[in-house]
Amino acid sequence: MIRVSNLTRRYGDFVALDSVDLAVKEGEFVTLLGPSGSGKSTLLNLISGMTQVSEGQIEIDGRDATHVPTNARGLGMVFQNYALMPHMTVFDNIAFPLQVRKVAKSEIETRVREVLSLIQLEHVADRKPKQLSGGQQQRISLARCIVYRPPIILMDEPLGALDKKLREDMQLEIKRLHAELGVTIIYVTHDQEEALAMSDRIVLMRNGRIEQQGNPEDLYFKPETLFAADFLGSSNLFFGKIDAASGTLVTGAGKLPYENAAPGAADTGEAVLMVRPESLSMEAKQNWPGIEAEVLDTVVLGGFQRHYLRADDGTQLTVQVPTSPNAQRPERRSRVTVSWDSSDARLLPPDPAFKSE
Ligand SMILES: Nc1ncnc2c1ncn2[C@@H]1O[C@H](COP(=O)(O)OP(=O)(O)OP(=O)(O)O)[C@@H](O)[C@H]1O
Repeated sequence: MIRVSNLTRRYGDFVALDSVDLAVKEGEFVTLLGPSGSGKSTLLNLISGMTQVSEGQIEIDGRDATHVPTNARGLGMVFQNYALMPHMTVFDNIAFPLQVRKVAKSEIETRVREVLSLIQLEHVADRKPKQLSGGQQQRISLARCIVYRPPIILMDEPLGALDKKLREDMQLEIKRLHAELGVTIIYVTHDQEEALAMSDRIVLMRNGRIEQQGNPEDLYFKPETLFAADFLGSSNLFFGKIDAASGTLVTGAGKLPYENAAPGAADTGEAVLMVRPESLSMEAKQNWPGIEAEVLDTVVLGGFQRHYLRADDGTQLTVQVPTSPNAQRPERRSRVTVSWDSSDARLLPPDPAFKSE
């Protein structure tokens, strides 16, 4: 549905987007995820035509759209500021894009009622935007976009202004609309939980390039770089040297077995072993002795307890375990042994941006 090739955008000497290739299939929900300044909005704005390409090509629905004006690209767009027209009712706001397209009056009536029911806001049709909550306004701006049935919708941090609970409700709402309408969505966020919750595919960006892409499970469980492991979720990192003969990483915390390695990770002398907090346990495992550590602190996060530990070599560790109403907390400063199934750990190549302490 959309294919960008070698897409580059420069501002003077600064490269905001650097030779990016990306293909999005019809009906797919693709999220551009990454830290501030990584080029997410630049890529989205190039696809929309609001920013001009420095180099490369954009194809939409099989046609070269590189130099086609925004309004002729057949895209719907939803942004963080809802940009509803304050003096018009909700109904008229949603009807507006259809009036512009000269749709017949009776059909406008039907289609506006249809999308109002889809977003479950029929009862506010006659209100003005300022008589709505932030979440309702965001839904209306979504309705105003889907009412003319664009086959592709671009969304740039559309839920950024909403509080956590409302944002989670709206994530489900957008996911439901995506499934019901079969529309192709490209979505920008810097919120990893949002990306994991919503996407068919996550495109992780770093410094104007794609660091890694894949479905949420792949990105979370099979990161290929330290940057990806660090950006999605929390991780415990052990820095060391590979001992290929024994299949272990020699670290300050001991010789740690690895089974599962990112491409290229086991090729060089240095590597990093990554284990998610929920894969660590404070129960003894067979086969290897585990790591001795001291409990620094424990926090309760609803259904989970998080233990912050320090291994004897100084490595900081985080263990996350499910909790229950009568769960015991370990004593602060008590000594514990931490271990994990070696198949849950992942060997990653070193990266100068991430150093051991
Ligand atoms: N008009 C511009 N002139 C100069 N530099 C720009 C311009 N627009 C964007 N940039 C730079 O390009 C880089 C990428 O910006 P972009 O907005 O794509 O990042 P982003 O990943 O969307 O970040 P955020 O999450 O903060 O919106 C940034 O370093 C930004 O400062």
